[in-house]
Amino acid sequence: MARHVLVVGGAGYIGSHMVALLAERGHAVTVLDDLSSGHRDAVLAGELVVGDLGDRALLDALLGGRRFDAVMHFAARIQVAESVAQPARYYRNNVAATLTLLEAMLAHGVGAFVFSSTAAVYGEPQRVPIDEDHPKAPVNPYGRSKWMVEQMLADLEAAHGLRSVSLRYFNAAGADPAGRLGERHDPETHLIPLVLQAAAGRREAVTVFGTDYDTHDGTCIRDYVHVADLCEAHLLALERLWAGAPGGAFNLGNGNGFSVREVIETARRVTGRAIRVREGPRRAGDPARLVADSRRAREVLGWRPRHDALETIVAHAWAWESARA
Ligand SMILES: NC(=O)c1ccc[n+]([C@@H]2O[C@H](COP(=O)([O-])OP(=O)(O)OC[C@H]3O[C@@H](n4cnc5c(N)ncnc54)[C@H](O)[C@@H]3O)[C@@H](O)[C@H]2O)c1
Ligand SMILES: O=c1ccn([C@@H]2O[C@H](COP(=O)(O)OP(=O)(O)O[C@H]3O[C@H](CO)[C@H](O)[C@H](O)[C@H]3O)[C@@H](O)[C@H]2O)c(=O)[nH]1
Repeated sequence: MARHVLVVGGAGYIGSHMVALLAERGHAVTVLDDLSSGHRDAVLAGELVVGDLGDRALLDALLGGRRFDAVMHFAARIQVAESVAQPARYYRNNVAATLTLLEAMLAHGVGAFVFSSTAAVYGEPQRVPIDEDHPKAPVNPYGRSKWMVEQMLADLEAAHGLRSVSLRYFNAAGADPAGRLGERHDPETHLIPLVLQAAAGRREAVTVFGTDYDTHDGTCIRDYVHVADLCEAHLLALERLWAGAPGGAFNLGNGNGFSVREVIETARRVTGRAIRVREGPRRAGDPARLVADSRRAREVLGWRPRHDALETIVAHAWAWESARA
């Protein structure tokens, strides 16, 4: 059945892929985005309302003016280092503004919420792969802001019946398999786009942050998950909420860890280009190894990632990156 979904942060990297998928599946979409890091031309479907999700009057006008069946919330500040330098910005945008959105949803009777959470809620892992019951001990304001929202959501569900799913992404990567959308952060901090920009000649080299980790090749290991697979998980989460089933938190990752050097090697193979590498010091706050145990998402949501090969993730990101040159 076609529904109407409000996608907050729908002009950003992951949100824009979600908007396209919702429209493809026949849902009506409205996007709320202040374009602080998103792009107007990334919104391929629905209406774009430009504004701040912390603006209660705007939310009242939006939610009072039409009926929404769910809200998907992608909007956030997302850089760990910036969150350490400017924590108030993270608590204001990621926590306080999100609370304003949730209060507006309660006031207007919108009862289903899908939240973009992160592996950063776990902090330095005590065991790998990481399951959802792993202790939550975020080590920076970015991770703390996301964990605070998850805790607020549990309280709002218990008190008011606002039902939600929190999806804890590991490393979102890749691009729309049809080539319409991709990752366009400015500044870019994520490994795969940086490596591909070096391959495209738009960057002189890529720096490996730390070569002395306790891993097989000394570099950090991450679980890269395709943005299209993340979006499919969001749809499954929505369907679960609409079916009246309980919400909860789910890890989203492939369960395969790749080192920074392996990512660079894969990019060399996929692009056929030389990629210059510099070896640099560790980046503060990077755990050696983050790999997801996503069995809960598979078993409860029925999630089946389709693009789990690193080659495919890098190839789709390269198709996007090289078309921008
Ligand atoms: N990219 C990753 O690897 C990753 C990993 C884990 C979790 N996440 C989470 O996924 C979500 C999306 O990440 P992304 O990489 O697409 O980020 P992004 O920066 O590309 O997108 C965020 C969007 O939100 C908008 N926005 C920010 N603050 C806003 C506000 N106050 N009001 C309205 N719009 C606002 C921005 O303009 C942007 O379009 C974030 O919540 C992020 O924390 C991302
Ligand atoms: O120029 C670079 C950029 C990154 N890296 C390394 O590559 C790996 C991946 O780094 P990213 O910055 O691409 O991603 P993170 O693992 O740091 O961060 C991701 O996971 C976090 C949760 O831990 C947050 O959710 C964040 O938003 C999300 O992008 C890390 O080991 C990092 O040290 C480099 O060596 N050189």
